[in-house]
Amino acid sequence: MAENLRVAVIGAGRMGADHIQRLHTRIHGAEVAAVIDVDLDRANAAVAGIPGARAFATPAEAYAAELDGGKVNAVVIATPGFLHEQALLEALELDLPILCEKPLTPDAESAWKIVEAEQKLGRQRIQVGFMRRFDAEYAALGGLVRSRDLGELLMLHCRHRNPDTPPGFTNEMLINDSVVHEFDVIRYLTGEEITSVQVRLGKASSKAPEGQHDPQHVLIETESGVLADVEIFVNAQFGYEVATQAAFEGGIVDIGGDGGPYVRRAGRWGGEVTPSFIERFGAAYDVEVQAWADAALRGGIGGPSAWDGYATAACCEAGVEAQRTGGKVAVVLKPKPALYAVGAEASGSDAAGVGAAGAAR
Ligand SMILES: NC(=O)c1ccc[n+]([C@@H]2O[C@H](COP(=O)([O-])OP(=O)(O)OC[C@H]3O[C@@H](n4cnc5c(N)ncnc54)[C@H](O)[C@@H]3O)[C@@H](O)[C@H]2O)c1
Ligand SMILES: O[C@H]1[C@H](O)[C@@H](O)[C@H](O)[C@@H](O)[C@H]1O
Repeated sequence: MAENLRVAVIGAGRMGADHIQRLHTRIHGAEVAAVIDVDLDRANAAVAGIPGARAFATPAEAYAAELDGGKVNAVVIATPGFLHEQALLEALELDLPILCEKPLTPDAESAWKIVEAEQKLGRQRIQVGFMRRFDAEYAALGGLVRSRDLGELLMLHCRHRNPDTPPGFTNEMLINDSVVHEFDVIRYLTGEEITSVQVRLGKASSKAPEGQHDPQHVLIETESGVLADVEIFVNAQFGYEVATQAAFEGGIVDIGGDGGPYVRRAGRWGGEVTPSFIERFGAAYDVEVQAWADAALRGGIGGPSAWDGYATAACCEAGVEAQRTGGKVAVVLKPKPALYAVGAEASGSDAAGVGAAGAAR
């Protein structure tokens, strides 16, 4: 691999623009060479101020172009999830290292096509953007689970609250776009696959846009019987919150609660609510993207793999069916291909996770 990654970022929206700035200002060993967006004005705005970076309307044009320092040699995919399949297949065809924002794809069948294409290549090229594995608090909780200092992990209570949803956010996306993070982090924390998903629709908020039933209560079970419940509430108005309480045989651990300065002022006390994922997970995205760049320069991946993307896509598919039926839906995975038996060189900030080298229990 070359000295530096010359990265093409596909999609310059909320997440893509954030990754472009991160790659440009904070990530070592990588530079933004191209930005691709169907909205060419948006791509042009994203490359402004980045010397040598060029804007394109399609990945094919960017891959063909002779840029400063040579052709594009790595890709970050930050388009909406339903568009990932095609972008992944094109980048795999060119054998490029890929950081693909979550979800890998929204359903098991399309995710399996990606796993098959990567197998044909014979090496892992895809890292999926499950950034919570790189969050210091989730990593610490993962360490506690594996150390067994508090005995066995028994239950997880997860809160996932967003202030509101962008236009086009469907009812299925509460599962595919949001709870997909819990599917991944539960696999990461327990080192186990998820075996079933159930979704209960209770009283709905009047603040939810037409077509969305919000909030929803998701019940998840793992191989050894760890139970997790998730409140997914994506129009919660007040701000952004991702928090988990873990119940162990010998203690209770909370992560993701309110932090920051506690201020008393003008007869009131309190702190600030995190406004969005950018502030809550900014540090985790930095660690995630640096891990990807470092590993890509060595010819590998530095985090969750295409297998993790497939396994979570299967959970999403079960979750969407469970939204419809209200019943408990089993998650059935195809056998794990040998390519993923060793796993990524690190599957999170402390190299733990399902299929991580030597770290899963
Ligand atoms: N890890 C996280 O916490 C996190 C946070 C936000 C978003 N995401 C993920 O990032 C991805 C993008 O989400 P977003 O919120 O930035 O979306 P967005 O709608 O803000 O941006 C998407 C961009 O893709 C562009 N686009 C659409 N079709 C395209 C095409 N065919 N080719 C090139 N560009 C195209 C759009 O013009 C837009 O600029 C999604 O997969 C989402 O789930 C992850
Ligand atoms: O795309 C976003 C992002 O993944 C956030 O981390 C999550 O909290 C939101 O629910 C989701 O819509």
